[in-house]
Amino acid sequence: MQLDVNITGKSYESAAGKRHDVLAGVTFTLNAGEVGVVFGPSGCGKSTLLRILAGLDHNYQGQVVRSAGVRLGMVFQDPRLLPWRSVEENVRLAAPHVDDSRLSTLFEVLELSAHRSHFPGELSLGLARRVALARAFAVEPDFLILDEPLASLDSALAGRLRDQIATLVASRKMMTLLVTHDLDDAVRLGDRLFFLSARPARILHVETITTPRPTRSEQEITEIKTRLAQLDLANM
Ligand SMILES: Nc1ncnc2c1ncn2[C@@H]1O[C@H](COP(=O)(O)OP(=O)(O)OP(=O)(O)O)[C@@H](O)[C@H]1O
Repeated sequence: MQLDVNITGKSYESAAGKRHDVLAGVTFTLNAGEVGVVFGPSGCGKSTLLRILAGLDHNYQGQVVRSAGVRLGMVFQDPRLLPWRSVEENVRLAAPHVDDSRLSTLFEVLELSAHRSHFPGELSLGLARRVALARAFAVEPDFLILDEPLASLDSALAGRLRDQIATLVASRKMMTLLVTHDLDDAVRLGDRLFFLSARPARILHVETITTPRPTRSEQEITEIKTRLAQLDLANM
């Protein structure tokens, strides 16, 4: 299973007919078992890129090739749960074939067991994000897309959720692509980090981390972050 991305251009047209270039050159491959992280300034086109990779937007120049029959799991910044369905029903509707023990394990890892019968309106943003994650994992995806899953959570909550995501990602051999604004999250969760320029986005730098995620030491994480900060990518 592999994803081959070679996007040479993507633009939107305003109501007045003016062209707005968003992506300029984004080329990379991602293999099963790898976590790719997309890192770039606000508004540079990260969500646009994810929508193209998810197959939700076909209006771009270039090519995106992925193996046939790939099952996609997607978590958006806004959890997008059905408000009139319980937590458990939200997950089961997306994954009707999920078995009970898998569902219980997912709820346990994500600390949702006590919330199975709650409705989305009763949940905090952090809990709702975890339900969206449970829903994405319940479909047993081959390709998981996470659009800033830790945004707007306080740091203790974000840290816990990051660890839960790491546990779930390690439990299945799939391709994962994550967008984040946080270098620490990127270095802890990712295997390959794609640094994008300001809009129209092109890849400025790819950082490959060879040490397996669970065995990365705090020292190595600090060293990588220091080296990346010295590249001065914001001014490239
Ligand atoms: N449907 C659309 N029509 C027109 N312009 C759009 C559309 N969607 C996004 N844009 C514009 O494209 C640019 C990139 O948007 P996008 O949401 O992909 O960036 P982003 O990097 O994900 O932003 P952020 O970091 O703030 O989440 C922005 O200037 C945005 O206003």
